[in-house]
Amino acid sequence: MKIGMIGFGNMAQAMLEGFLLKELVEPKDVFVCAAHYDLLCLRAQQYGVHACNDAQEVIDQSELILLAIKPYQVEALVPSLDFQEKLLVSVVAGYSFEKLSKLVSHGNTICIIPNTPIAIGEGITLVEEETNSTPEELASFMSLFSPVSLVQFVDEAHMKTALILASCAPAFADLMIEALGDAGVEYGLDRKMAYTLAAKMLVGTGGLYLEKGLHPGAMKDAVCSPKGMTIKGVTTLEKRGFRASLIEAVEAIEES
Ligand SMILES: NC(=O)C1=CN([C@@H]2O[C@H](COP(=O)(O)OP(=O)(O)OC[C@H]3O[C@@H](n4cnc5c(N)ncnc54)[C@H](OP(=O)(O)O)[C@@H]3O)[C@@H](O)[C@H]2O)C=CC1
Ligand SMILES: O=C(O)[C@@H]1CCC=N1
Repeated sequence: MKIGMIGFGNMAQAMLEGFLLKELVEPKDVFVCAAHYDLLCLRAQQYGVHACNDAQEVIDQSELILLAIKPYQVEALVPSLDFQEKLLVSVVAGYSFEKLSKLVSHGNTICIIPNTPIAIGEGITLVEEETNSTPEELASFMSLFSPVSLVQFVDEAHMKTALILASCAPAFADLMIEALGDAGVEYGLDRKMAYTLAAKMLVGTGGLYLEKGLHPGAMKDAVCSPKGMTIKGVTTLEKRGFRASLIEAVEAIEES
């Protein structure tokens, strides 16, 4: 399948890396564009994909088009494009199907929110339930995204909350890796080793939940021995409002 990417920044490159890793597309079948052509050519060369002059050229060359520009760029660009009855898959946060499809000429639309771990085939892709795509188009979409991510259909009313947990919270997890890493370095661990330990701990803890389905509180209790080491850290985090901070972070985005 020939795929196009309008916008070739962080999210587009993360998706492309996942597709290439799982051999879902070949570089020669990928067409990309961005605002700054010279920089785009350098990035495109790194992946072996085609750099196009503009978004319309991307559509001309592709069968399925991914829209990966910033939300504030949508209104100026999308209404000027002819999608030629091809499928548009938007990753733009804040643009529901109802809002985006009004701007799309001659093409069906699926609104999704992926997250950056899609680059290693471990992503989450939230898909808004409302779409005008045909069953064939939906099947093409699934063939691309299900090998690289957990595909979760969500109604429009819950898209924002789901995207905070799936797509914003990787940044929260990164803060945790960085902070644990700093603490490890403070006590003499090599920095790279400290980051690796923290990152693998997060992966394994998440995997344990997904595999066993235990309550997170029960998993925490299983680590805390009576009068042991871990409970000292847990009670310190409780006094500092660790859980409340995470809840407030979600609320801050939800209410923005
Ligand atoms: N980052 C993430 O984790 C996630 C992001 N998203 C969504 O993905 C979208 C992109 O975000 P992200 O990749 O982080 O942002 P970036 O800033 O990294 O990428 C935006 C891209 O859009 C390009 N661009 C700007 N104007 C145009 C134009 N007129 N025509 C073609 N390309 C253009 C930019 O070009 P140039 O580089 O030359 O400036 C850049 O390549 C956003 O809408 C965001 O909501 C969704 C889920 C997660
Ligand atoms: O921060 C953002 O706006 C984008 C959307 C989800 C993750 N990154």
